[in-house]
Amino acid sequence: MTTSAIPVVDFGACGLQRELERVTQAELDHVSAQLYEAFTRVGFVFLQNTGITQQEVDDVMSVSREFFSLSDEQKSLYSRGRYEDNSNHGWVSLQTERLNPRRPGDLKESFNTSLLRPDILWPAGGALSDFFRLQNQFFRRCSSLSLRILRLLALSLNLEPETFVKEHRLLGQPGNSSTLRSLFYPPTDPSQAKPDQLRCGEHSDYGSITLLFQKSPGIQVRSVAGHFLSPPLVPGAVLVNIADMMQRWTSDTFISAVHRVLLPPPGDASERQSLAFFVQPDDCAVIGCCDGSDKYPPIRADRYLQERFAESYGRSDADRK
Ligand SMILES: O=C(O)CCC(=O)C(=O)O
Ligand SMILES: [Fe+2]
Repeated sequence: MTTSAIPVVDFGACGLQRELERVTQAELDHVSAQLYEAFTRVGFVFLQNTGITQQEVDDVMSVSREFFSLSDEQKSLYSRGRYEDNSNHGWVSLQTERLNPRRPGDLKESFNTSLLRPDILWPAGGALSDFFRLQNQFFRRCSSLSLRILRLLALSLNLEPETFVKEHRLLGQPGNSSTLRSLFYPPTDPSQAKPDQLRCGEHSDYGSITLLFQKSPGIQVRSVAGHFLSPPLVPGAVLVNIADMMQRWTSDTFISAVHRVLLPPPGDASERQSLAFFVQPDDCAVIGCCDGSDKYPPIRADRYLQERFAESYGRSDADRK
């Protein structure tokens, strides 16, 4: 089944509601073949019946929304860059990140959960009392689903099933920089925006794979032919995409597609929320090409990630316009 060229795959046989040991080889083969098809043609797929429920998504979105409604002064207590063991953890204010460095800062703010340590400062109290618990729980659910997907990706390429999973051993622990990011796009009047400014500039993701949960449609995905597709909302589905390190790892077999979020049309005063789970290989993993070719030189995952962050958090001429 296809939704404006983004395939929709029933993941039920391999979903978290079933124990992996119970999944038959035929089921694994069937699902992995569909992932292969999607990731070699588009780079994105909608997965249905993953075991992650709408209630889980709604709970994380609503506690995140409470956080975003705090004043900037209150939110700045949690700013990104406060922790030496993970520079990506924390709040990112409006227009700070530029996912397309040639555009002004994105009209979005976000909270990155990259550290799961209970001993650091977390939003707490009142409507935020469950913030840490919900982020932590959802991070772990996304991790479990991601590991299943990574195993299926290896199978789909006829590789040893642990090929990708074994470079994500530290997922959710120090030494792995995977991040659960809550995104908030406030109501925006396009006539007040800077020239060329978007809610989220054109980019491809940096790590291995990304899971995206949206409450309303909005993301646009660039096809291999070069035009942007506007996938509708597929209720209950998780939108999964290949990111840049996975494209390198598979010698360009899997596509890391460029995507973006446009400004709302004039007169549309709605806000947008989404949750992105960015899966990264362990910091010390060295990513070569899994087919044994030398199409790309091996890179250490943490170094690659730092280079990409430097591009999207630096200043550009576009910001001074
Ligand atoms: O909010 C969205 O739908 C897209 C966000 C995104 O692509 C990103 O943060 O990398
Ligand atoms: Fe993205």
